[in-house]
Amino acid sequence: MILTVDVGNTRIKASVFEGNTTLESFVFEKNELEKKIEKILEKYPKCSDLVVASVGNIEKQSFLTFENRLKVHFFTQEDVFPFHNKYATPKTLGIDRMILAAGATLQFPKQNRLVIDAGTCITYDFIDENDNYLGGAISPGLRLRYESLHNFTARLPLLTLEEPDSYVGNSTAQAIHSGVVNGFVYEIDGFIDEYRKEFSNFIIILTGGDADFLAKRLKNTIFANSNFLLESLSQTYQYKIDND
Ligand SMILES: Nc1ncnc2c1ncn2[C@@H]1O[C@H](COP(=O)(O)OP(=O)(O)O)[C@@H](O)[C@H]1O
Ligand SMILES: CC(C)(COP(=O)(O)O)[C@@H](O)C(=O)NCCC(=O)O
Ligand SMILES: [K+]
Repeated sequence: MILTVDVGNTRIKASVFEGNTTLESFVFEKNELEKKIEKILEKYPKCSDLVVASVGNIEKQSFLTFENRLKVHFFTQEDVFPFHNKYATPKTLGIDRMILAAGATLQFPKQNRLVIDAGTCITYDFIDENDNYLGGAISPGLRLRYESLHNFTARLPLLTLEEPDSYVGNSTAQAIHSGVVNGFVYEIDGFIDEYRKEFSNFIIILTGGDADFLAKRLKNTIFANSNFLLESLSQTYQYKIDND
C-alpha cells in the first residue's frame, strides 16, 4: 500500500493505492500537510511507501519526519522516467509535468499523447508515439486569470468562477466571466486544433482542479480524469522500482 502526495501551487492532493486501485483521495491546504498525512497514515497503517511530487514551496525536508515509519521517495528530475526527454532545459521541467508524461507513456503505450493539466497553471505536455517528450506550453489557470485581472488593474473586481451568459459580456462582471471562461476554453480547443495539424492521431488526457468544469465545455472530445497525476505518481514509482 502506498500514499502518493501531489504538492501543487494551489493545493495538496493525496491518494492511497493498493496496487492499481485507489482506496481513497484527499485534498488539503499546505499548512495542514503534516497533520493530514498523520491522519491518513493512522487510517491506513499498512502504507509502506510515501511518494511525493512537489512543484509548490514544500521541499523534501517537510516529509523527513515520516521516514522512521515508512519509505519516503521525493521525485526529482534525476529519477528514471519511461520517456526520452527532449526538453531543452530538463533540469527546470516541472516534476508534475514529468510525472504526467510518465503516466501517459505507461498507461497509453506507443501512441501520441497530449496531457492537459488545468491547475494553478494550464500545462500542455506532448509525448510522441516513440516516447519522446517534446514539451508543450504553460499558461495561467482559471483562478489565476480571475485573480490577475483584479490584481493588476485598478477597477476590475475579484470574481469567482461563473458560467458566462454569452461570449458578448454586457456588463463588467459578464465581460470578465466571458474573457476568463470562454478564453480558457477557446485556448485549449485552439491548442488541440493546432496539434491536430501536425499529428493526425493522439489521445488527450485532461486533468487538474478545473478538468471537470472544462470537460463538458470543450468542442474536442477528451478523456477527463482529475486523479491522473496521483495515478501516474503511483505507476511511475512502480516503474522506478522495476528499473532502478
Ligand atoms: N476548493 C478549491 N480551491 C482552490 N481551487 C479550486 C478549488 N476547487 C476547484 N478549484 C480550481 O482548481 C484550480 C487549481 O487546480 P489544482 O489542480 O488544485 O492546482 P495545483 O495542482 O496547481 O495546486 C483553480 O484554477 C480553481 O479554479
Ligand atoms: C508550470 C508549473 C508552475 C505548473 O504548476 P501547477 O499548475 O501544477 O501548480 C510547474 O510545472 C513548474 O513549476 N514548472 C517549471 C517550469 C517548466 O515546467 O518548464
Ligand atoms: K498544471
